[in-house]
Amino acid sequence: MTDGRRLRIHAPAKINLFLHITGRRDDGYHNLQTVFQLLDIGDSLVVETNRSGVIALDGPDLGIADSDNLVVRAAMALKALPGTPEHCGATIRLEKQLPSGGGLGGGSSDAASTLLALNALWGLRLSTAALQRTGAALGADVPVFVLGRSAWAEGIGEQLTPLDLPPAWYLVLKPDCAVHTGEIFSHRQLTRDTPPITMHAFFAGDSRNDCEPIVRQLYPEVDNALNWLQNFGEARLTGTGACIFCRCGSEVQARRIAEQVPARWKAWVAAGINRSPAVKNTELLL
Ligand SMILES: C[C@](O)(CO)[C@H](O)COP(=O)(O)OP(=O)(O)OC[C@H]1O[C@@H](n2ccc(N)nc2=O)[C@H](O)[C@@H]1O
Ligand SMILES: Nc1ncnc2c1ncn2[C@@H]1O[C@H](COP(=O)(O)OP(=O)(O)OP(=O)(O)O)[C@@H](O)[C@H]1O
Repeated sequence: MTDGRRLRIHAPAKINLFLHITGRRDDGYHNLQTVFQLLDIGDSLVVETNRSGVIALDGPDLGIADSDNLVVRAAMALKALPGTPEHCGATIRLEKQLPSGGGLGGGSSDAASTLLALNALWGLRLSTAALQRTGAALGADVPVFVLGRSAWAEGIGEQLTPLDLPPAWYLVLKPDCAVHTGEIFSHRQLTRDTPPITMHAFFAGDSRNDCEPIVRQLYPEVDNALNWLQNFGEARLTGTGACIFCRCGSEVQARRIAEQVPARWKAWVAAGINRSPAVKNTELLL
């Protein structure tokens, strides 16, 4: 390992184009079907290695201890693997654009980018599958960001089939609230028995987000935002929210909607991407 190697790496957002919950496992996690669409908006990390073995985080206050930040947890998870030399350390600057608890997978993407960057900078030579296994222990959405492809997903989100989705523009909107994923998945009235569908049925338009009725009920702000965005197209929740999105015919149309978004809500105009810039950022180092 070389001392003081530095890499800027992106951490893209995702939206769930649909989310069906098909069952509940014995460990409480839910089996689901979803399509992860990666977006060209996201966080950014600057990772600089050291040989003192220390992991340090430089980033905005997310209201959690540094040791709970998924960036630090990802680095520590790599350090805990048997092949990682003791002296491997890093300072990671986190530049957040994505909201926490937004359903855009920001924390999970930060974690995946950390795994990808440190695997390359520390010269660990771990396979994508090994990084995905380490990532899955940090969050159900981490493996897709390690893969770095838009994908069809099953299981708890870790059984991935890469997809090349057609070009698309989205208006993504964040209502003025944060949704707690665990609260939605543990709700008594959550639909947990949606019959599995085929990819063909999804592309034919036969899908929804099973979390949406519960989130609308518990978070009136999300309900209001969905009703507002519905005026412009098919508005849908991503993950367990709070963010919602609507597919637009063009970038111009998305920007027109963005201009009309009430000030209390944050909005992004985003293009769908099929490959993560994070993977490209590390490729030159491997
Ligand atoms: C809803 C999605 O955003 C869809 O992309 C993800 O499945 C959630 O992924 P995540 O935020 O990385 O979620 P995790 O941090 O792994 O899990 C948070 C909590 O959600 C519940 N959870 C999550 C994923 C899943 N397939 N089944 C669950 O029941 C569990 O109670 C878990 O304790
Ligand atoms: N680097 C990070 N960025 C954002 N949240 C983080 C980070 N590290 C830890 N967290 C914690 O993780 C939780 C959810 O983060 P995340 O941004 O992945 O949620 P999300 O956008 O709802 O994603 P998902 O779609 O995976 O549910 C929050 O409670 C937050 O405090």
